[in-house]
Amino acid sequence: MTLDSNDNKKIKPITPLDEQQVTKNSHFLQSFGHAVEGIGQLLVRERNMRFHFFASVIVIYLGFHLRIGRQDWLWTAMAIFAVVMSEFVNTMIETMVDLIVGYEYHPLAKIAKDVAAGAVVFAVMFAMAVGVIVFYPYVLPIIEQLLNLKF
Ligand SMILES: Nc1ncnc2c1ncn2[C@@H]1O[C@H](COP(=O)(O)OP(=O)(O)OP(=O)(O)O)[C@@H](O)[C@H]1O
Repeated sequence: MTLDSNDNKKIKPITPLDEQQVTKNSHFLQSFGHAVEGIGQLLVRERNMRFHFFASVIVIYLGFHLRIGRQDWLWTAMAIFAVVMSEFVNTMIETMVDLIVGYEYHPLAKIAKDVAAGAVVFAVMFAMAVGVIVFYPYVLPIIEQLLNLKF
């Protein structure tokens, strides 16, 4: 079965059609280039990933602005990593399922996609919990100052 972007509109390859390589990469730079292309696919195809990207930029900016500690940076980095990795896995599963079943409904395709999406929700919940635990001690004094109240 050949993959034609006109046949399956869910899958939008960004590689030009005249560069349809199916052989092994011959050197490191070629492998790296395709890996970067994969990251590009994630950002181009997944609206949620773009949202996570901008949320991560804001969190990193806040981290620098509030001068959070070394341990806090580690937890923040782990939270961002968990969300981004879950989006990679989600996109891989979605793409493989679309490649195999296309627009056919299949209960196993639904389970695969829903479980993959569940992994993203799980990672986002972890990131939100980390965000509250890490930023709470830095943000609370600012809120207290703004409200001029002591809790
Ligand atoms: N071939 C299929 N068979 C059965 N159910 C499917 C199939 N394709 C998609 N679904 C159902 O439709 C939902 C949306 O599928 P779609 O491929 O559009 O994911 P998506 O909107 O890109 O998901 P996400 O928001 O996680 O990126 C899936 O979560 C699944 O429940």
